[in-house]
Amino acid sequence: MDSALSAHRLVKSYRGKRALDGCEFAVPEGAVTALVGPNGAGKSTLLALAAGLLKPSGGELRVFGEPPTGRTHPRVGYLAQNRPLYGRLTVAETLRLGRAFNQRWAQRRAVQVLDQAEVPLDARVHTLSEGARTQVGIALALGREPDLLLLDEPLSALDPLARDETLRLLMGEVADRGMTLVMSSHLLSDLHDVCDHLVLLIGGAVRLTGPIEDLLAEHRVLVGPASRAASVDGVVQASSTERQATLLVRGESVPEGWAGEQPTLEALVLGYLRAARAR
Ligand SMILES: Nc1ncnc2c1ncn2[C@@H]1O[C@H](COP(=O)(O)OP(=O)(O)OP(=O)(O)O)[C@@H](O)[C@H]1O
Repeated sequence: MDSALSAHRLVKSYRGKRALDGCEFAVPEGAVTALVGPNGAGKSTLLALAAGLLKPSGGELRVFGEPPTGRTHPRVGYLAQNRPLYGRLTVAETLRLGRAFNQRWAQRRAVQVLDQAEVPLDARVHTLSEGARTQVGIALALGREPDLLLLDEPLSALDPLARDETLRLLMGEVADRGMTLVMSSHLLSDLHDVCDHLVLLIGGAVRLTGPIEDLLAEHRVLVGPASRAASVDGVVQASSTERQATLLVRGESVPEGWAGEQPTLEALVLGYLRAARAR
């Protein structure tokens, strides 16, 4: 399958300090990718590079096989974390701007998003809640009918119902149009149900990536005697009480005397995050 987004030895530095340091990954077309990692890991930087708003300092990033040109690719939609919108415009005027600036524009789709979220078209943007501003940003991004949609923490300001509805709407775009979706988020439990791909960034490097099903199948959470924890191979992260150890291991085998099961996405990511913090 072709990649919608791929990176090879990708580096981005700000004033000599590396925010991304040799990233390698590929997101297949039509995938729904969770971009996760701790604060400052480089998620926003990666999305801004993919959107063409920043230039790599080294290595390569490709969007549908081509390096970004410094402008947002016509097939790409992007919603930045700070939701840049003109506060004094109404929502309807904001959509008009969207239509004016984009050759491809699906007004009905954009309005549908806002109707569903009950965002009034005549409201001025600065009067909206953060959640409603996010919905306006998503409507603007989907109005472009992007083949690749990059969303930087789209769920963070939304209440649980709005989160659920937004995810359903995005999944609809993926199912109906084959759109590729890459979204950064800290909300691992929300991502589990909708994402099929993972890019885990830690300290500017990709620590784990691939289809989520494969990654889960390649790991085990083992529970067993703390006294024998040192003899287990492939340990990613360990925690233990005096008698019992809980290990996240890379590998499918379960040693004798241990109970083992596949991790959840949350347990997998938390294990890698804890391991990185302990280093
Ligand atoms: N414009 C900038 N100038 C200088 N340093 C920057 C700039 N933008 C980001 N950084 C630094 O680059 C690193 C990565 O930041 P980035 O915002 O990409 O991380 P993030 O994973 O999106 O974090 P968060 O989860 O907190 O949003 C951080 O150390 C940050 O301080």
